[in-house]
Amino acid sequence: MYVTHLSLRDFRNYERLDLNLEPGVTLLYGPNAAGKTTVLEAIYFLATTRSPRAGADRELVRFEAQGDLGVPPFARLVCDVVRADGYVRLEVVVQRRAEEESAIGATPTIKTVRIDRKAVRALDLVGNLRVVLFTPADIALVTGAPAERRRYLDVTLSQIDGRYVRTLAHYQKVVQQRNSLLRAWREGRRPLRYADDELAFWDRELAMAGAYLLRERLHAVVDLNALAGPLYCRMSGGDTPLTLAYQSSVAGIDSVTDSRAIEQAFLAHLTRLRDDEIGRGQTLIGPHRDDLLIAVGGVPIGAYGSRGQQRSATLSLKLGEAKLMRIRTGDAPVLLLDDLLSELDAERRSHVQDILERPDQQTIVTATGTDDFDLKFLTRARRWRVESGHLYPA
Ligand SMILES: Nc1ncnc2c1ncn2[C@@H]1O[C@H](COP(=O)(O)OP(=O)(O)OP(=O)(O)O)[C@@H](O)[C@H]1O
Repeated sequence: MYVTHLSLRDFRNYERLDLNLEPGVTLLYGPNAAGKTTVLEAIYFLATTRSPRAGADRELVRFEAQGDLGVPPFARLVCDVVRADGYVRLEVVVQRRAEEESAIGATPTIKTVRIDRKAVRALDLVGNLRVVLFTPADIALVTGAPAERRRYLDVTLSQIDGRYVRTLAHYQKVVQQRNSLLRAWREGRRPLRYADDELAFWDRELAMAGAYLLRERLHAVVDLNALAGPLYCRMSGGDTPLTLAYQSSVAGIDSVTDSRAIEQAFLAHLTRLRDDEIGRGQTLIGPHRDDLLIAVGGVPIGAYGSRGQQRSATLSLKLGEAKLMRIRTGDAPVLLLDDLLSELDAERRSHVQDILERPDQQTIVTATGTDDFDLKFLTRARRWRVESGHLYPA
């Protein structure tokens, strides 16, 4: 799939942008703070309704935005997408609330999502445009906390399969409800004698939704091993592949791939943990507590890898994710690669540019200049110079 047109109004430092895009490689280059990452952020936002970097959606509305005729300021993003199965137009509007409304505790922004001009829930947008984003901050995928690695699996699987997004949202609600019950028992606000009966319902919900998420994650990790491992070799020019191993907090499920068996193991472990969970007032096992071990030659790369190795590993995981999406859906996602070549040595830079050869893959790359790219890459790429919120063909 690929984006043919991106239109922005009052999004970050863009007052207006109307950009035609094509399949193949597009290079956006220009000085710091020009607005290169913002273009990638906009496309990612249209795919997932989330910004990869904003703490809150109100940061996305251009500071100087005026709004229309008494309507509070808003950012509007629209893109046209060509997919293997047809054409789709996606639109998201983020509007600041009037000050009186925010003052009474309403969220500071309202988000409206439309597919082909019809209003839909934010969850329904996910999967219409599939993207894989790589930014310098993504190194946290290998060096950061387990939550980063869970998010990697969740963002990938949510874009592939609508059922995964919905089950994940349900699972997160069940964990919250279950945790508030466990806290009430711990703090003596609820009689303990009914705990087993009351928890039975929540345990079943947790185990059923959790088992589905676990099965999907375990399958994805098997596939990602086969896809990202060799990419790491190609990128590093060596022959030691990258390996991934799913580490579940639920006992006895590592090699089980049948949902029913996972559910049983989950329920059995919850029963054994009953007193501990009440004592700590929280749900101690499940997909929300799991991790992914990322290693090269058996050595965890987060703790022992060099910065360059960690960056190559992150990029291999992202390119592996793109391959997984293409294999599972029959349609290649859009690759968004921010500041692609920084921190890689000359050899790795050249390998990366070779890997991005696929002509049917839409890839949008940002960089501060063109010097680090080889001539073959530059000749193939459509180039835009970015300056202070404007794009100029180069
Ligand atoms: N809500 C906003 N309104 C106006 N400008 C904003 C807003 N949010 C961020 N900016 C500005 O937008 C500019 C573009 O940032 P962006 O991250 O896209 O730059 P970049 O070209 O990727 O830079 P770098 O090379 O440093 O990564 C920055 O100057 C930033 O301060």
